[in-house]
Amino acid sequence: MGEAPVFSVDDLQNGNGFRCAGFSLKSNGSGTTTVIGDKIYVIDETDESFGVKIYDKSTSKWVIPTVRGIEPKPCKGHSAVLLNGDRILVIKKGSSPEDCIWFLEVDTPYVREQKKMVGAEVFAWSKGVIGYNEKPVVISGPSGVGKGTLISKLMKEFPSMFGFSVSHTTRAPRGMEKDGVHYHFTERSVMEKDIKDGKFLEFASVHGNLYGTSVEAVEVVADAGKRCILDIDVQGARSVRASTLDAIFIFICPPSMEELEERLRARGTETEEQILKRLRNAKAEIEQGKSSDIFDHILYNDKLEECYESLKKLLGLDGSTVANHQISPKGIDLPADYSVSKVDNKIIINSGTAELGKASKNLIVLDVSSLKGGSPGRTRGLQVYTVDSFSDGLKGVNKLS
Ligand SMILES: Nc1ncnc2c1ncn2[C@@H]1O[C@H](COP(=O)(O)OP(=O)(O)OP(=O)(O)O)[C@@H](O)[C@H]1O
Ligand SMILES: Nc1nc2c(ncn2[C@@H]2O[C@H](COP(=O)(O)O)[C@@H](O)[C@H]2O)c(=O)[nH]1
Repeated sequence: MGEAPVFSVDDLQNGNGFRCAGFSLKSNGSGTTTVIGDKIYVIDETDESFGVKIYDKSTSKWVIPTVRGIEPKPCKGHSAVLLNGDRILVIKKGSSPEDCIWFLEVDTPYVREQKKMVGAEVFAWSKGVIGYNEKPVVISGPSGVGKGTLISKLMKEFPSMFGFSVSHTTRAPRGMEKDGVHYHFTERSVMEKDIKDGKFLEFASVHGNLYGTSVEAVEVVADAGKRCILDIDVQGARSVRASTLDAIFIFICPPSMEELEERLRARGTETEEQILKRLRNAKAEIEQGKSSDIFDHILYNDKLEECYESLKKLLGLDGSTVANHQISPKGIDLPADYSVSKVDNKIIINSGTAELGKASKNLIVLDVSSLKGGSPGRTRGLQVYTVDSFSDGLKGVNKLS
């Protein structure tokens, strides 16, 4: 296992006895190769996109894998470092500080599960995020309990802190609901195809309609530098719990079934038949919400203001604790040109003036020892710091690129 250039990417594009469907031939000549067992992962960039293909040494064949996740935007070259044999760290050159670290997952649990489903090679892109500050919040509870009301209050009081994950649904819009704001209102056939194509983090049939959270819905919130809030049913919460999305799970409970019914009727958005269906489903949801190990917290929404205060307290927004999402830096300011080395779980980015054993003020250290999450969604837990010299702990680094 290791990173070894076995042939130049230009050679590959010049033919070398093969042509790969779907792989652009307009490389900008800055590809990398990473060897994992019998497979060579070639990551190449064109002016339009990143491309990945695999050369399988055991069969002497090229494979174009199925892509999951949103791929990084093209840049001016990259470095690739293999981590734990299951993912490749990609450091993009000439990119903005918040967009320069990506992971190409090649053998993570998510990718293995996708390979089984697709029956072919799969890889997944996941963007790297510094620290743990953006843990998403999953809010669940029966229809009419007040999830939307609580979320609206939170977003109104902290508009720059939270972003709402806009779900897809096949149900019809209500009077004031806007497409793309409250939901992405979608045809069932389109949504089913997107689910098949792996675009959804979770989906469920709820009260007779299809609902789902796309990977993109969660990622656009993270891209805006905000903490993501998901309003989803208990089935969806269970799926997210089983996924790599590291979130806080909160179940909102009504004070009684009578009160829930009253709220649903007073809202006046459903027909009688739909209200009865939602109330029937509520019983099972409350049972599961209270008894399952999906949820970290249960809040009773009796008096709205009291429940809202409890929610803020859980999220560290009542002044008793420092809200951790206010602390961490946004990204990494990379030098224009650099080389990359690896020592244990540390990636050292050197602007080129430092030599091993000699003092330098130009080293950025990327600590990947505590990574969490991954595709679908972001890879969190990157730690970044700078050092003034190659300390003893950093001696003996292997230069990679
Ligand atoms: N604590 C409360 N006391 C009284 N009424 C409330 C309370 N919380 C919310 N409501 C009202 O109950 C109704 C349902 O609330 P809301 O739409 O927020 O529920 P929801 O859980 O988001 O429902 P759904 O899952 O169907 O979207 C609304 O009319 C809202 O104003
Ligand atoms: N599993 C998911 N459930 C979702 C999603 N978006 C909303 N919901 C849940 O559906 C019901 C009904 O919502 P309504 O807007 O029709 O009243 C409610 O419990 C929501 O939490 C989703 O993406 N996935």
